[in-house]
Amino acid sequence: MQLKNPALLRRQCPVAGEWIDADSGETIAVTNPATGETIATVPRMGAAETRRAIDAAKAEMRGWQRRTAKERAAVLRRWYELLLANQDDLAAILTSEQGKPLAEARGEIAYGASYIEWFAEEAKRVYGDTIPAHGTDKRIVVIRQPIGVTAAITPWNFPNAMIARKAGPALAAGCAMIVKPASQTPLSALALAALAFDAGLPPALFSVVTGAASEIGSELTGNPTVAKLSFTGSTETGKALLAQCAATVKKTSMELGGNAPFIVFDDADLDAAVDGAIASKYRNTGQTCVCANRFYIQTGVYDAFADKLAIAVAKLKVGNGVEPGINQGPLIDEKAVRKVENHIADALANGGELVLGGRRHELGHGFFEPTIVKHANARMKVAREETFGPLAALFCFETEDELIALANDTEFGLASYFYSRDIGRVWRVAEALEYGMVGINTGLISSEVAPFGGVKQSGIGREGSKYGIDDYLELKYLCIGGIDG
Ligand SMILES: NC(=O)C1=CN([C@@H]2O[C@H](COP(=O)(O)OP(=O)(O)OC[C@H]3O[C@@H](n4cnc5c(N)ncnc54)[C@H](OP(=O)(O)O)[C@@H]3O)[C@@H](O)[C@H]2O)C=CC1
Ligand SMILES: O=C(O)[C@H](O)CS(=O)(=O)O
Repeated sequence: MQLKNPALLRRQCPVAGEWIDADSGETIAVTNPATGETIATVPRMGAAETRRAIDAAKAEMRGWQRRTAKERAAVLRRWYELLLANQDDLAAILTSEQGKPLAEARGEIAYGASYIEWFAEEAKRVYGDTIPAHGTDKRIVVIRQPIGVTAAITPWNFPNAMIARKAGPALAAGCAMIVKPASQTPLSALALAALAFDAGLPPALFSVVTGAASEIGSELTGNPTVAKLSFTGSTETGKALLAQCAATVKKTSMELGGNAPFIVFDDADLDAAVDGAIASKYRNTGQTCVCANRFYIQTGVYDAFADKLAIAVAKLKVGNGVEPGINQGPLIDEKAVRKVENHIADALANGGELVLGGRRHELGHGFFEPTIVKHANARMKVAREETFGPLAALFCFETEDELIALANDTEFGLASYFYSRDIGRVWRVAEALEYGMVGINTGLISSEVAPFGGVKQSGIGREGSKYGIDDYLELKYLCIGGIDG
């Protein structure tokens, strides 16, 4: 990996203001999913290092909160500028450890940086209220204060943006944060921290602890000094972390799994729907929580849509993300490949028809052929489980009412998408879908300006937008008496 700024490739963690090795000296290897090569090692830390990070964060936070909002905003703004100035290096590090094509990695760096930019601005708009009092001798004021020391546990699929989406509002609000990144993709987190400190962020305010997930997680969820946990990852792990937070009644934000329906009505612009399907299904090789997981196509356009989609999917290029023209990188690991194989085998065993792909790519490692299966039905695993890979399963439906029932028949409720040009249908379906986010005539909905999050078992809270900082603030009600004199 050729970096303009080699200092961004870190092998130690910033803990309590110092770059250190694990107390044990143990390390974890970070491998490239496209080649299997070891890129670097990072410390295998545990509870002791995590505890030191929490204690130092609490001490440092007081000084950070004594700064004005504008002073905090200036540091975040500088961090944003440094992220963009180092976009190529950060993307190269990200692609090497996660596998996504460089163009997508560069996009993720810009996306992550946009959250830092956004919350640098929001830092200056943490307003309160005055309320008409319940007595002439009283005045009521509501102020909003930083929640305190916060923790983040983040996934491998967006190893930069998922941290930025949490650290941005936390630091803007005046909080401190300890991050446990995914063990498969820790290098992006370490580079992010290095640039934060170059921007002037006090190092003890933002620790990154790599290593034993359950040990670090137990400390982050059990330590009473930690006021809040923000998690992005599987619903299964999210539920376990929620349970662990209960003992100290921690506030939580949860961005969990999804099972997004992608719906095409017979009045849709089919070419636009195919473009949206490619963007939603095959971004990050299908490894995003908002990827289309079930395609519901109205019967009148089923074959036409399937044919157009097959032509577009056949043009996708599978390969190492550092090579020009590649738009499908490898899946993150063997477990991910097996899950996609399992979903395809199950679909074909339950009446599905393979249109394209269907097997591991000849390049080996985590590479997989982009796949389409027709005649999908509710008996299949893909109807109920998040594939998290490049499989498009095409279901059909007759009526709008039938479609709403099918689309909502899941415990998940993160993203959903539909294509229609009938304004009445657009409103009826948008209001009927039980999801936190609805893409209408588009397959790309993620932006720092909008509230990202889900309902049902897809999560709690929202990230980004004017709502995103609320999760890092507490309301305090001041009742001032004796005013009458
Ligand atoms: N909503 C989303 O954006 C994502 C959804 N997923 C879904 O989850 C599935 C499994 O992916 P996977 O990577 O295993 O996701 P996980 O949810 O297991 O991992 C996400 C993060 O949680 C950490 N973690 C896991 N178990 C614990 C624990 N007991 N205590 C503390 N931290 C823990 C992981 O650490 P470590 O890496 O060290 O194990 C990682 O940092 C995917 O196939 C996909 O369906 C996955 C990623 C993102
Ligand atoms: O967790 C994810 O998959 C991301 O939130 C998806 S997005 O924000 O990049 O769309």
